Parts: sequence; C-alpha cells; structure tokens
Amino acid sequence: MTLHETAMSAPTAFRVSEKRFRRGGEADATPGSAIDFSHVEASSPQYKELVEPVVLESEPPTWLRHARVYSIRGVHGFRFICHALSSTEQLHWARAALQTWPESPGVTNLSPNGNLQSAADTAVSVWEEHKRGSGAQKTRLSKLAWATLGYHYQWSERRYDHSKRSEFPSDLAQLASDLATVAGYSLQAEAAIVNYYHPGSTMGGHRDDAEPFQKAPIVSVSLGLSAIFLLGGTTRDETPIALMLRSGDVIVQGGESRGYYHGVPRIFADSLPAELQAAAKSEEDREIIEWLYTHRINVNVRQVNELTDRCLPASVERRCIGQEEPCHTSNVLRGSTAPTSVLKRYREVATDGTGSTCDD
Ligand SMILES: O=C(O)CCC(=O)C(=O)O
Ligand SMILES: [Fe+2]
Repeated sequence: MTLHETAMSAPTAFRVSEKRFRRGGEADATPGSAIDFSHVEASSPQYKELVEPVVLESEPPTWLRHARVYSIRGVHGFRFICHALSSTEQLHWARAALQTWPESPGVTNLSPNGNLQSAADTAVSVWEEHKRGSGAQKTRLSKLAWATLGYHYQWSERRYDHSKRSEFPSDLAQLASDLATVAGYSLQAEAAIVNYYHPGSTMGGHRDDAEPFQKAPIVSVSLGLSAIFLLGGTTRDETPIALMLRSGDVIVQGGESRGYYHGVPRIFADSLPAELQAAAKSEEDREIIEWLYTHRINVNVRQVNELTDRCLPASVERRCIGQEEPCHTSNVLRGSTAPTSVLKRYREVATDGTGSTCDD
C-alpha cells in the first residue's frame, strides 16, 4: 500500500467518534463522556468547563420562560436549549409528527416517487393504519423514516425545487421562530425535515448546505428517546464534541456552527423520560407515548431563501406603504437584527396564501 492509499483509507476523526458512540462501540457503556446539559455538574470535567450558560438579551416568549440556554466555548453560534418544551408540548408536537405531517401536503419516504401525495394516498392515514394494526404485514408507520414540510428537500439532487413546495405549517413556523429568538437569532421557517428513528437507527455525519441562505440558523427539536449528537467542524477531520439529547431539548445551529458536520450515531432504548410518560391524559396521549417509548422524532426547521423585498408577497409591501412607516421587512429578512414584532407582522401577512417565493 502506498503512502497515498494509507492516507485515503484512514478513517476521519468524525468517523472514529461515530464508531465509538455506536451501539456496541467503545463509548456505548460510558455515554457519560458526552456533555449532558441536564446534568452539567455530572458531565465529565473536560466537558463541564466547555459549557457556558447564555444570558438572554430580551424577555423570552411566555412558554419559554423556563428555558435554559447554553453555548459551548469555542463553537461559534451553537446554542443548546435544555428542556425547551414541557411534556405537554412534547406530546403536542409528537402528535403532529405522527398524525398530521406524514399526510398531504407532507411528503414522506413512503410517498410514491417522492412526489406530493395525492388524495388517494391519504384514504387511511399512516397513524390510523398503525392504530388498526395489520396482522403480519408491516404498517407504513414502521417504515416511516422522514417527512418533509414546506419546501420538500430533494434527496437525490440534494437541493430544493421551487415547484416542490407546499405551505409551511404556521404553528411550527412560530415555534421555530420563538426558539431561534431565544437563542439570539431570527428564522423565517420555509422547510422542515422530520426524522423518525428507532434504537437501531443512526444518522451519518453531514453538513446541511442545500439551503442557498446559510445565515439563518437550523432549529432542531428532539422528541422521544434520548440520543447522542456529534458536533464537528467544517471538515470531517475535526474531532466532534458529543452531546446527550433528550426529549424536549432543542439545538440551534447558527453562526459558524450552521455549516458544521453533525450526526446522530446512537439512540438509547428505554430512555423515555418518566415525566413525559406521566403527562398522558387521554387514551390518544397514551398511544403516542407508547410509540415514543421505542422511537425518537427530530424536527429540523430551516430557512431556505434570503427573503428580500423582491420575494415578498405583494400584500406585505402594500401594508408597509399603507402604514406610512419605514418598511423594515427587507432588513428583517436579510439579517438577524429584526425586532420580533416586525417578523410576526411579516408572518401574518405572508401566510395568507400569497406565497413568498422568488421564482427566478
Ligand atoms: O436527528 C437529529 O438530531 C439531527 C437531524 C439532522 O441533522 C438533519 O435532519 O439534518
Ligand atoms: Fe443535519
């Protein structure tokens, strides 16, 4: 073997860490070597000193009053919102991920040719089919790996296509915007990938670079089983930091960290928080919890475009002119300095069905 071949075949630092944290890997029995924001004090000493609480610059939305936001020293723009979602909120979003988003206009790995679903596909919902059970046959839910919302990510081309887009759920856009704001960013949600995992699943190291606009952060919500999240750098040669991700935690990859390698090498069986199990109030809640008992859901929200005046629906511009006040919307959409009230105003107008795509 030549020197060149040896260098080519040497596993990258990211790969080495993935193997360490995989099921049966060297760190499997000692996941305590990952930063655990729920128990910062109990994290290994070398990680404890990496973690820094973030002082919030403005009053968070009421529902996020109790959120604890952390940064990691030396990792630019990365924020971890520990226990961001209460058990009731976790149940709410898990229900959306199981009952609503896999149906039209959502697209899933089960949709024919990855196209927008037709009415015929939705005769029996994925969740309804799961509840009815289907004997020996595998249900669609057991094969569900991902769903896309808003701009539907085109997996083979690794890009978005203006013609493959549906309206982004306004409640999820608001959630992601609130979470981004608490982390010090602004985000106009246009696309989401919802990942469905079981304890054997992993997500390999990757960078999310398909979005032409890379200045808005990625907001990533974890529900269900706990996982190890690896956060590397701009190349696979940087040794990643390992983080423990629990149900209700949120990662915000902003600043430089927006472009960093990351992946999920491990999902922990039997790790559903007891408080979440206890939060079930109805039979329907119990069914959701039962599914979460053996699965993890990740909701990954992105802004795709740099939204400029040119891209705004006509009604936005009309409203700004009508109010006879400086029209801030272009600044809002270009940068991260916008007051939230202006962002909200934009959202109210932009979700009226007029769309805000740049179709060139
Ligand atoms: O499951 C996760 O926590 C990460 C998912 C992710 O990185 C992605 O969908 O791009
Ligand atoms: Fe990702």
